[in-house]
Amino acid sequence: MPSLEEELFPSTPGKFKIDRGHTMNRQFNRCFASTSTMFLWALFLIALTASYLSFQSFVDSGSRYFTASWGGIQWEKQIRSSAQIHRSKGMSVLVTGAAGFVGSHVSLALKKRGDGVVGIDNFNSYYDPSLKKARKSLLNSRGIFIVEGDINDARLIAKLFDIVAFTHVMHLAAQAGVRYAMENPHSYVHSNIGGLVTLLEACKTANPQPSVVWASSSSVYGLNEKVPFSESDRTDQPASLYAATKKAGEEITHTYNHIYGLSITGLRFFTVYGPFGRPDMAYFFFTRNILQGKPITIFRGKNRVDLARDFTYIDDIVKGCVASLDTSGKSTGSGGKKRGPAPYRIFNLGNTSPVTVPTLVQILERHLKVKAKRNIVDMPGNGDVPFTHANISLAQRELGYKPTTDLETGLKKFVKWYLTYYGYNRGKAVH
Ligand SMILES: O=C(O)[C@H]1O[C@H](OP(=O)(O)OP(=O)(O)OC[C@H]2O[C@@H](n3ccc(=O)[nH]c3=O)[C@H](O)[C@@H]2O)[C@H](O)[C@@H](O)[C@H]1O
Repeated sequence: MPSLEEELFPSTPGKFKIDRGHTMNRQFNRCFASTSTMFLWALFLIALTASYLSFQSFVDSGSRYFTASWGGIQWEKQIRSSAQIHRSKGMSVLVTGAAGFVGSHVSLALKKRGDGVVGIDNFNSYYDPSLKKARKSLLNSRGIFIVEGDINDARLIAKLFDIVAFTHVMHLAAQAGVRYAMENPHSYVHSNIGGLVTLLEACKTANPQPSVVWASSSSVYGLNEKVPFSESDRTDQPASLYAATKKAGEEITHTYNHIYGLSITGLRFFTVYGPFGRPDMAYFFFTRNILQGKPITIFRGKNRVDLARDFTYIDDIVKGCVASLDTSGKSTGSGGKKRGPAPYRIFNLGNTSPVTVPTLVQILERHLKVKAKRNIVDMPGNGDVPFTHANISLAQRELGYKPTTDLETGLKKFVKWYLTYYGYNRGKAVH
């Protein structure tokens, strides 16, 4: 006689038979057994539904986090219009970090000469977002649309590539700042590594693939002492986590070039400054403090040697970025495979004439006509390097890059902008 278990769960499907000639007891057992089975199934279904619903709400809240303000017909229309090319052989460029310092300037330059530009920026609060909003307004007034979103949002990036067949990506979104990396290390990994990979995944998948130009950093030279810094010098001794994530970016982009045929150009920027700059940088907050009569802290290196930077003016950097886009060469992949080798380039974009930090302060004092209150301290172990100095011969040769603005001239333009932007020219007192 088959066991109850065998009867309920026959080994051969379709062989389950209802036997009407069994006793009441047997019927009761069966009835009880089938009720409890149904109960178990009901429980299982309820649990399945509950977990599906909670997963859905997780997905929804995740996409809400990323997609607060994207989507819709109107939104897509704005993107298409912003991406429109108005010159022959022009390009359509996705600029990440478009509300940032370098991103906003590069976007304006591209738009001005007739290229299509779509920006993306997450408007985070690493520094005053109102400055980013002001840059955004400026770009909007020139017909450039900035998508509010994060480069870590793969769905959003994929959507942008669905809407526009970007020929180029100018990737400038990043967690910047050398010293802040000690306060918030994960933000560097999130943006400079996670965000970069998400973006490259989208670029690799896009058909046609865009050419990618992106911002590395002079900080990758780290503790390198050979001057001036050449692209072939050591970059395996980073002094900060910021530098380490930028160096990682160079390695990561190399793999995408190698495997998927993405055309990649990495630009090592040397301490970029100028109008609409970053308030977390020394020249910017020195200016603010000097005007407000507050002291500034000047770091000094070992053996009382002044720190020096190859400060590079924004307009020169913009020319280097645009020339990199123009000469980038095509990506060669499609469908996740490369068809042949694609360009992989790295360039220094510096000024080739380092200036010490005390000299920077003197120039600011002259332009502001206000004396700084100096507080000189030994350089703390915070990721800083003693000096930077770019060898730009490679960029000169390949990009025609030739910086033309010295620090004196560039800071004059910055101070003029600063005084206007923050209302000092409208009667705000200069101490
Ligand atoms: O080329 C880069 O790749 C990097 O450039 C920039 O880093 P840095 O060259 O370190 O610029 P910045 O902070 O302005 O300090 C300038 C000088 O002032 C000194 N400094 C700084 C602060 C202070 O309170 N006192 C001081 O003396 C300080 O010791 C230093 O000597 C970008 O911020 C960075 O995002 C990255 O792009």
